[in-house]
Amino acid sequence: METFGVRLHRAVTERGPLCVGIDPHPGLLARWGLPDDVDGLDRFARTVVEAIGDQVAVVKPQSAFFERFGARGVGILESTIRQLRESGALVLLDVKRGDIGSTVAAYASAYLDPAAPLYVDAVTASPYLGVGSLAPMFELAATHGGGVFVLALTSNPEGAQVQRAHGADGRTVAQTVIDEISQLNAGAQPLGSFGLVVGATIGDTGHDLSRVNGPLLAPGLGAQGATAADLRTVFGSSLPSVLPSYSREVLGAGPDPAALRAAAERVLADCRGVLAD
Ligand SMILES: O=C(O)c1cc(=O)[nH]c(=O)n1[C@@H]1O[C@H](COP(=O)(O)O)[C@@H](O)[C@H]1O
Repeated sequence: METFGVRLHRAVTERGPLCVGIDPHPGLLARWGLPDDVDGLDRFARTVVEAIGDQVAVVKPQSAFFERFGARGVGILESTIRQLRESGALVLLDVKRGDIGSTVAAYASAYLDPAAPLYVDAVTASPYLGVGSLAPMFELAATHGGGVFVLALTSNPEGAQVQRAHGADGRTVAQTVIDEISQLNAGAQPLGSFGLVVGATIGDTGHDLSRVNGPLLAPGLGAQGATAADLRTVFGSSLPSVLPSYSREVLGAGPDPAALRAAAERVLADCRGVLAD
């Protein structure tokens, strides 16, 4: 069985380092001329998959925008995931789960068990009930070749209050998260399966990402104000592990599939220029 790290490394080599989010905001549905209902959601998601599913390495549906419509919305999330897998993109489901360990085990089986209806290649997870509470996710991911992207330094300004607080040993909370995930990835070749989320908006915070040996998902580009050039400041020598992530910046080009593809190509070119430095 191939690990997520191996599969991600291959996808990025073949398609380039880019993650595009599917975030069907009500405002985007309106701009695309779609109703703010389940049919609009379905058409939006299908259009994105058909436009870029065979082009980008990773696609990240944001679960919240599907859950908004209840069971039928989650049904569309299921079919979106299936279509994405058929198109060859890796699916990173953005659900930011985190809880006590016994409940995390249930979340793990919801997303990382190949028999589950919402089975995906990787999920986002919140470590702020303690990184150790996510162990059942790490274990199931390792068993089935899945991945987990753990929030470290998020792109929103409110995150700093918690994430950059200092613990008794002098490290920030975020640095302890980074160090624990680094341990999980130790020795993995060519890349570990456990990623971190580090916002492109945060500037130079002095955190040490040099031992992560896993993917660094960088949201906050485009709509939240960060530019590809900011990746250099945030990631420094860790740039080769960065997976830039855009949602509204690309989605705003729709609904024309050719325009969506062109937008994805444009942001990938912007990022390649920086990541190749
Ligand atoms: O885990 C994430 O993807 C994430 C982490 C973070 O720190 N900041 C962040 O914006 N995100 C998600 O990334 C997407 C950003 O969307 P845009 O701002 O439209 O590119 C949203 O789905 C957010 O929930």
